[in-house]
Amino acid sequence: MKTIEVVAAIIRKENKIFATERGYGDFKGKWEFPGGKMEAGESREEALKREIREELDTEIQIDKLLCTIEYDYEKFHLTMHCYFCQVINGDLSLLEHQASRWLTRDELHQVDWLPADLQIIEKLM
Ligand SMILES: Nc1nc2c([nH]c(=O)n2[C@H]2C[C@H](O)[C@@H](COP(=O)(O)OP(=O)(O)OP(=O)(O)O)O2)c(=O)[nH]1
Repeated sequence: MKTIEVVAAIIRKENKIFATERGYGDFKGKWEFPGGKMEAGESREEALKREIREELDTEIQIDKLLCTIEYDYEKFHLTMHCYFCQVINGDLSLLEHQASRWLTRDELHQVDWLPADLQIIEKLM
C-alpha cells in the first residue's frame, strides 16, 4: 500500500484549538487540522508553513511536535506529523475549507473528525 506523508497544524489561541472542515474530495464534510502533503525537497516545517499560507493566507510559528500518527485508510497508509502552532500574522481566511471552529477541550468531540485524527484528539483530551 502506498504511504502518504502529511504535516498538520494544531493552531492554539488561549485555551482553544483551530479545526477546519474539508470543502472538497472524498472526505468533504469531515473535520481536520489544516495542512497537507510534503513536497519533494521540503522540510516538514517548510511544508507546514506553505500549506497554511496556501489554505488560510496566514503565517504561523511552529512550536513543537505533538505526535506522529500512523493510520491505514482503505486506499493508502497515512503518516501524519502534528505540530502545535500559533498565528504570527493573518486572519485564517478559509480559501479551501468550508467551515472552521475554535474548540475548547470540552468541545473537541462536537465535530466529525477524519478517522485518523481521533488519535490526536485522545492526546489533546
Ligand atoms: N491536512 C490534513 N490531512 C489529514 C488529516 N487527517 C487525515 O486523515 N488527513 C488525510 C486526508 C488526506 O488524504 C491527506 C492530506 O491530503 P491533502 O489533500 O490535505 O493534501 P494536499 O493539500 O497536499 O493535497 P491535494 O489536495 O493537493 O491533493 O491526509 C488532518 O488532520 N489534516
